[in-house]
Amino acid sequence: MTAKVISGKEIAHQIREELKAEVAQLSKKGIVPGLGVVLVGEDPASISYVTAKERACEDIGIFSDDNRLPADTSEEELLALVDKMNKDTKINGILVQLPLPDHIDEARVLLAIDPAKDVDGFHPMNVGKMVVGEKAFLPCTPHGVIQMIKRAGVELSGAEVVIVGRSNIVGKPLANLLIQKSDKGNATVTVCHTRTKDIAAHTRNADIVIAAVGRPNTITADMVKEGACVIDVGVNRVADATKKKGFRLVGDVDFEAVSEKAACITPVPGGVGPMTITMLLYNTVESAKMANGII
Ligand SMILES: Nc1nc2c(c(=O)[nH]1)N[C@@H](CN(C=O)c1ccc(C(=O)N[C@@H](CCC(=O)O)C(=O)O)cc1)CN2
Repeated sequence: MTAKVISGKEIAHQIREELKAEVAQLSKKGIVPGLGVVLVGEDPASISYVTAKERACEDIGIFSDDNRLPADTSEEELLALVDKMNKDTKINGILVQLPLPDHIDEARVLLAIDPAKDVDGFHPMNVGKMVVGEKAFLPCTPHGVIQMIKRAGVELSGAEVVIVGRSNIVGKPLANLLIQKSDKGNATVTVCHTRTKDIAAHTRNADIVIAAVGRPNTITADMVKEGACVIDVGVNRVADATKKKGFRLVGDVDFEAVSEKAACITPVPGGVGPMTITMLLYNTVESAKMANGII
């Protein structure tokens, strides 16, 4: 079997076109969705993600307020900026790019964001609402993964899903969404992590395997059932002297070998990454509609 490649780039493009049309309609009512963007420090990957998010905003007509702060910015300075954005009516969503430098308490900063502007879906209020199945901003990567699975026509209801990785921004929220009694869930979910005794024993039984570990080749062909759907959330930089930048991007899955066995698979780059950015745009547009009493 050679897997069908699920292109996050294409699905993201479709959703962005839908959002662009929606933003054009909003602008006729004088509404321009605004995203406040905060990047602390100069981590090259974070710079590239934030730049991509701002370009995507511009492309569909969302106004973005760019704040690039030095790595030695204090927690108090960052909290003051968040507070200013909370009060700014032009800003519907606040994005604080993670990770933050070690001297800043990430949890304290996320807690300071107005839950009504928490378009990353990381505020404990939104996390709690998501867990109990109430309407909330959904975290962008998990939401993007679910959109990809659904738009690729893969059945979630009743599926055995194995997530490898238990991070707060991917593994845990994804598991919660997938078990919800809703069209985004109804799956049977197992979460594997570093202390799981035999990860392969779980993944081999899975209809859908989701890898979110941050280590290349974590999922090999022998770990995947024939005909499974494999979603790769990892984005890893691997040294490659033949590339201009000196590295290439790979996921957590051995793409070539797993493609021979799976029914469908997501690539890296061009898979989950573009969906993460797209769902941030989606949440920002939703927030602008809510702020203006449209939904
Ligand atoms: N505040 C947040 N911080 C972080 C989040 C998040 O959702 N909110 N997620 C990750 C990183 N991330 C988003 O910020 C992210 C990761 C990857 C991509 C992406 O488009 N990847 C491309 C390749 C990009 C490249 O060339 O480097 C791809 O996979 O095709 C976008 C966003 C941590 N922090």
